[in-house]
Order: sequence, then structure tokens, then C-alpha cells
Amino acid sequence: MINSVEVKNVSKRYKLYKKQSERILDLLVPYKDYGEDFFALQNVSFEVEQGSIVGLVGINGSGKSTLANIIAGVIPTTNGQVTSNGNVALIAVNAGLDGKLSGRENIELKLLMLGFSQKEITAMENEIIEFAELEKFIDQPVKTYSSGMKSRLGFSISVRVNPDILIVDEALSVGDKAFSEKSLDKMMEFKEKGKTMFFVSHSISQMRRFCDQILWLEFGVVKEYGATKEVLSKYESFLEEYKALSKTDKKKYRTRALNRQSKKNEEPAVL
Ligand SMILES: Nc1ncnc2c1ncn2[C@@H]1O[C@H](COP(=O)(O)OP(=O)(O)OP(=O)(O)O)[C@@H](O)[C@H]1O
Repeated sequence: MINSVEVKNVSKRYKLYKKQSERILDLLVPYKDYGEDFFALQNVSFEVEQGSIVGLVGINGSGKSTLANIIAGVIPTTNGQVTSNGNVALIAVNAGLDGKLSGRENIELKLLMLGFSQKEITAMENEIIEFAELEKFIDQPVKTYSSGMKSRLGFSISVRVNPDILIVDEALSVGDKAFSEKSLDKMMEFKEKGKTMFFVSHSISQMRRFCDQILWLEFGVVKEYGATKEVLSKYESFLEEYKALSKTDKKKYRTRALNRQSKKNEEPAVL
């Protein structure tokens, strides 16, 4: 079986600054490191076979969206590499949409950027608008859309473009039930066509219904990767235990994990 995506030792570091002066010093003083290094992902490695559907799970802040954005090539890695066999489309609220432009202009721009001809764009446009159920709002600026409307537009453009690898990041959870059913049907169609998909959602039932494998991230590291049934049952047990913790114990748990993700640098000199 061919691998569709290979993620090798991927880490993503963000810089956290307490004050604006730290940020400026970090830019101006090349030989000194200011601020705090925060690793949203640490040494993440896994492989996905063509046609697999991988669900990304993990509690808030565990790095699911960061990983989705890295696989889609929207943000760079700090270390490690991602190899994708085919073109990748990311569907997330706001992903790749320009708020100043109307829904229609966004469709046209995106298709133009992907190299479609004007004739092809005209043919695809109506189908996209119909699937997105945006009707009379299609000529309004996207910044006036609700998050559900934006995700419907993003989803409709991406599925019509027919990518080899599709990443859906929570986009379905903000839409209404009817649209999310329609989108799941569309994703099933993609699954039958043998496309590779990543699915980021807090809905365990959608994951169970849809995914072949689950990648469980825990504060930036891979906790488990394997068949949906096994990993989800472990994840559900973890969630139950986690939810049962007192507020103080939850905070302790998160603080311990966040400390593992951070590397504090020297305090900036007082100017
Ligand atoms: N641009 C950024 N600068 C600094 N930290 C960031 C940045 N983007 C994300 N992070 C941090 O990286 C960690 C992972 O964030 P991410 O959004 O990937 O998590 P998630 O699992 O998708 O969370 P959620 O389930 O809440 O959407 C979080 O602690 C977040 O605060």
C-alpha cells in the first residue's frame, strides 16, 4: 500500500513574550534569546496509507489544528518534515477566505489560483453556491457571514476542487445538522473514491462513524495512533477520568503538561 502522507519528527515552536519589549529585543538582539519557547508539537511522527481516514483527537490545546495546518502547508514546521503524495485542501472556518471579498469573489479567486480556466470556473461556481446553501448572501462580503456560513463556503469550494488529500478541521461542527449530514455524505463519497482524509472534531460519534485510524495528541506529543475502535475507547476512558478531576487537579494536570512544552529563556535586561 502506498503512503499518502508521512510526518517525520515534526516539531512546532512558538515564541511567547510577556511584554512587547521582549518581542522587540528578540528581533533586535540576534545573539540573545528572549521570551519563552513553547512547543505546540514535539517530535510527531506517523504515516497514513492512501485512502485512510485519520481522526485527530485530544483535549483543547493539544495541537490538532497546528498539525492540520502543517500537513496542509499553511504553516511551516520548526523541525522535521511532511511528505504528501498529492494536492492537499484544508477546510477550516476562515481557511483561505478573504473577508473583504464576497462569497462569489472568493470562489472565483480560489479557483483562479488553482489554475482553472474562466469557462471551468463558471461551470463550477453554481454548483459550489448551491452546495453551500448561501443563496442571496453569495454576493455579500464574507466578513458578514456567520461561522457556519463561512465553513459551508470553504467546504463546498474544497470538495468541488476534488483534492487528493482533504483535511476537515472542526468545520462541520459549526454548521447546522442538515449541512453536517450532507457534508459527511460527501466525505463518504470521497472515502469510496479512495481519497485520504484527516478529520479534526470533538465529536466522538462522528469519529467512530467515519475514521479508520485515530491519532491522539496530548499536549503536542503523540499519545496513541492506531485503529479507531481501540484508540477511541482509550481516549474516552481518559476523557471520563479527566472530566472527573476537580478544577484544581485539572489545572495541575495542564500546568505540568504545559511546563513540558515550554523552555523559559532569560528575562530581558531592563532598558
Ligand atoms: N500562533 C501561536 N502562537 C503561540 N501559541 C500558539 C499559536 N497557535 C497555537 N498556539 C498554541 O499551541 C497549542 C496548540 O494549539 P492548537 O490550536 O493546535 O490546539 P488544538 O488541539 O487544535 O486545540 P482546540 O481543540 O482548542 O482547537 C496551544 O497551546 C496554543 O495556545
